[in-house]
Amino acid sequence: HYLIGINTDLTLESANYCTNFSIHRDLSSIPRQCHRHLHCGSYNCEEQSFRCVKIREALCCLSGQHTVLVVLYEGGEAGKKNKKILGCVENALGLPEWIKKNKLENRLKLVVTSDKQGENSLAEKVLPEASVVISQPFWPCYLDQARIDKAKKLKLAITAGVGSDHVNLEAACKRGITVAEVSGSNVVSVAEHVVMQILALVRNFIPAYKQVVNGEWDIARIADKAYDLENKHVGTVAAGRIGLRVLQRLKPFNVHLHYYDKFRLDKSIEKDLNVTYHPNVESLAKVCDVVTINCPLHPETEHLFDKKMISLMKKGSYIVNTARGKIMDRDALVEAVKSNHIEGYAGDVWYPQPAAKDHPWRSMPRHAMTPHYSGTTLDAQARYAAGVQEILGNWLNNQAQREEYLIVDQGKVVSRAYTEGDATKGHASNK
Ligand SMILES: NC(=O)c1ccc[n+]([C@@H]2O[C@H](COP(=O)([O-])OP(=O)(O)OC[C@H]3O[C@@H](n4cnc5c(N)ncnc54)[C@H](O)[C@@H]3O)[C@@H](O)[C@H]2O)c1
Repeated sequence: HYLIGINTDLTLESANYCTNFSIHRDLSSIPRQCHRHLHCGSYNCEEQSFRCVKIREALCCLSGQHTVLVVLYEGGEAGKKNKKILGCVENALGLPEWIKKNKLENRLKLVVTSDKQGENSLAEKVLPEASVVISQPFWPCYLDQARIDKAKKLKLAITAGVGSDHVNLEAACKRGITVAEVSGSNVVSVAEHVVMQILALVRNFIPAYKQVVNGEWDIARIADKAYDLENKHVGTVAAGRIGLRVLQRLKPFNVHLHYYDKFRLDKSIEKDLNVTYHPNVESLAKVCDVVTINCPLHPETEHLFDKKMISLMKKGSYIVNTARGKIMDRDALVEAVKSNHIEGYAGDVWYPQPAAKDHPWRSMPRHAMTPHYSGTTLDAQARYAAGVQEILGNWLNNQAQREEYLIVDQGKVVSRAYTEGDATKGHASNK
């Protein structure tokens, strides 16, 4: 990029805002592309009247100002009132304040929006000029092949949270786009939600609560399906940051713990938790009263819980899935719940998101679903907003990212939790 000006003092002063610098004494020597840009946007060459602010704006464009597309959910009244809801459009992950504090106004142009659906959305319109896209699993901007093809300048996709399946990782590898997330930022938040939802299902909490609200008092109808968790067999598919925390939190409930993961836990951890390792998901599914799913969504796990896998589960068992909606076969689950093979289902993840108003999980029997919020408690938001700022700052200053934050780097999937591939297909449909 070149800074082009005539008044030397001002040009030199403005050089602070630029990476490369060259002085031209007449218009004809200015490269055509830059000439057009400056002429339309910033100064009147013939009068040599420079307006500093305007010029700075134009220079920013020429000197490598990056457009950062930030796709977040609407905060509404709550977002306006509560500045700690950092993950909403109104508070924009604290990025405007961070930019101001670090004097980055001339280097970063933020476009913050919740408008992400379809070709006419603001997100899609801004994509061609975006160097960075920041999105979040709660309101994901799906970066599929077509969008990545459009985003010619895209260098970095940041997940404000954990879980980068909304990016086509295969396409990101091919295009050399770095994919980073704030690993660990909300893992306690999710683990707590999992324990809450396991208890809600096993103890039949939701129908009991509904009775109170409806002015009813029918103990037998609730007790009919209420159990203690103690002595039940509870297994997690994956024992990464979240899965392990779930196991740790469940230990004091005196349950029989099980897990399957591609990578086995240390023997000392297994011993401490008294947890049984299974060599595959099938083996775990057959023996557990409760299965909780805590693996990422990638080609290996997409629709992992299909009709066949669900049929292997014990009759009357429960599933809690806070990992990703697409790990389940949507309709196979509904069928299994309706036929009473699965006693209850809970979680907070859907596909695509936001979930359609008529998504069948909303109305299926015996569920305890929530919208996707387990990983976006106020505590978690503070952590992932700080993480996003750190990743963006490192990228801007050409500094290395924390290793654990990187999912795709230099054309490769570098996180062992993912495989190269695409899990974004069908996001525009209702499945
Ligand atoms: N609901 C939410 O708000 C929320 C928040 C955070 C994370 N999540 C989801 O939870 C997932 C896990 O998060 P984490 O922090 O524990 O990640 P992590 O990287 O610490 O752990 C993931 C684990 O999954 C295992 N795994 C990967 N593929 C597997 C497979 N095919 N079979 C079995 N195990 C496999 C990995 O070996 C790893 O141990 C995220 O990827 C995300 O999808 C949801």
